[in-house]
Amino acid sequence: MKAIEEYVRSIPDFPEPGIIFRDVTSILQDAEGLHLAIDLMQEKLKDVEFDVVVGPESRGFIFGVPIAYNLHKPFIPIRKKGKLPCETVSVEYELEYGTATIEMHKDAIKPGQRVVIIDDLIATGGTNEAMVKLIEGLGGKVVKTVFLMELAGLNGRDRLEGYDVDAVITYPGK
Ligand SMILES: O=P(O)(O)OC[C@H]1O[C@H](OP(=O)(O)OP(=O)(O)O)[C@H](O)[C@@H]1O
Ligand SMILES: Nc1ncnc2[nH]cnc12
Repeated sequence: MKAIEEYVRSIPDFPEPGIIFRDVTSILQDAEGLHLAIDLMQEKLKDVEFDVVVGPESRGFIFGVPIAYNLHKPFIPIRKKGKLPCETVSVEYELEYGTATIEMHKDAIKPGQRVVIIDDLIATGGTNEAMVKLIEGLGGKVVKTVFLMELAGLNGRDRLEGYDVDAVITYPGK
C-alpha cells in the first residue's frame, strides 16, 4: 500500500515563483488515494464530539463532505463572496497578496453547536482564522480543525493558538 504522501504531486513555482504547490488532484484521481485521504482525516476525529462539519470553497468541500456523510453530520459550506443566496455573515482576510472575503449563511450554525473545520491545507492560516471568526460570530464553538496537509514553515498555527489543529501530512517548509 502506498503512503498518502506518495499521492501528492508537488509542483515547483506554481502559481508563482518560490511556491511549491501541493496538488490534491493527484490524490483524488486515484481511488486508493481518495479512500486513504478521507480515512486518515476522519481518523483524527475518532474521539471528538461535534455537531457539524464546516468546509471552505473549494477544496474544503472535497474533503469535508465525505467525512460529514460518513459520520452522519451536516455539512456547512463557507463560500467566496457573493455566492450564497440567503442572509450571510462575512469576513475579510489577508491573502499573501491582497485580501479576500468569505461568507456563510447566518442560519447555518446555531449558538452552542460544536464545529469541526475540514480543509485540504494550511499555509498562512489566514483562511482558517477567518472561518473561526465567522463560526464564533454565530455562537459556534470550534472544537477541532483537520487538514490533510500543513506547510509548517509558514507558521499558520501561530494564528490558531488555543485551538485544536491537526494535519495528516506535515511539510517542514513552505
Ligand atoms: O492557510 P492559507 O494561507 O489561508 O491558505 C490555505 C487555503 O488556500 C487554499 O484555498 P484557496 O483560497 O486557494 O481556494 P481553492 O480551494 O478554491 O483553490 C487552500 O485550499 C486553503 O483553503
Ligand atoms: N503551497 C500550496 N499548495 C497548495 N495549495 C496552497 N494554498 C496555499 N498555499 C498552497
